[in-house]
Amino acid sequence: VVGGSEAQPHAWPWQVSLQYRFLYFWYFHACGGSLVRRGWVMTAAHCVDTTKTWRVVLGDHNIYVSEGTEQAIAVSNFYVHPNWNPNSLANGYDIALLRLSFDATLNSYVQLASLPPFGQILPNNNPCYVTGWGYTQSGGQLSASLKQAYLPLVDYSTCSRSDWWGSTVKTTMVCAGGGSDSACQGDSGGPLNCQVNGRYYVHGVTSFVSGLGCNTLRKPTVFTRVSAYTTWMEGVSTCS
Ligand SMILES: CC(C)c1ccc(NC(=O)[C@@H]2CCCN2C(=O)[C@H](CCCC[NH3+])NC(=O)C(F)(F)F)cc1
Repeated sequence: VVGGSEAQPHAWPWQVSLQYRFLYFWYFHACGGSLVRRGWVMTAAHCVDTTKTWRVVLGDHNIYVSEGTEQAIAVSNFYVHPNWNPNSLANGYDIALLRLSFDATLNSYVQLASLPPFGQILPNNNPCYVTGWGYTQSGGQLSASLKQAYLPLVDYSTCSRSDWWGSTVKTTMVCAGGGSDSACQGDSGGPLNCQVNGRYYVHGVTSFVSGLGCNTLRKPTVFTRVSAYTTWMEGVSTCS
């Protein structure tokens, strides 16, 4: 997250750190994710394009310090959207479900995300926050502590303007920000938390930013629109 501020610890208790194993017993934070069922995590398909040994860490705040609130759970299977094509980020479908090897324990540090109703489209400027441990500057490095940035929603008609994202953005995506704050590498797969009637819903899965820099003007962060995929997710988590 570029800009924004450190999140209050556990203010976003569905946020997960998706990590892969390297050198035996060391794990590295690669992406974010959201706990959607006690045994299921929603993330971006591009996060799991490469076959690795994955685990999710729930209830975390500082990813480099053991605070006693974490639950680390192995990923036992993953279900990438069938239409996802790693070579066509602009086509969308950048969404995947990770099956956990055992159910998370829900408590004040670990809670389920609320998902929007199928097909819901939020209005321009709807208040939203992106959260994650991603780079704090373009070309920078991961944040030790979870960060949040206020990114007002940008409607499709604005986001698809030629001087914004043009035809790169699809209606199955949602844009937010476009100013000095943005997601950045390492925030992929994490939630766009949007306020609707006083409650936060995970309305987006962090997908991409401009290759010219994370917080490029008129290139808002682009998210997979969760409300386009809730039916697919229902099908996977009941049939797998
Ligand atoms: C669709 C096409 C025009 C296009 C649009 C934007 C990009 N952006 C990028 O490639 C920038 C640079 C580093 C990673 N990145 C990204 O946007 C990556 C997704 C890359 C997926 C492919 N490996 N996502 C993120 O960094 C983010 F913001 F989600 F945390 C690349 C291609």
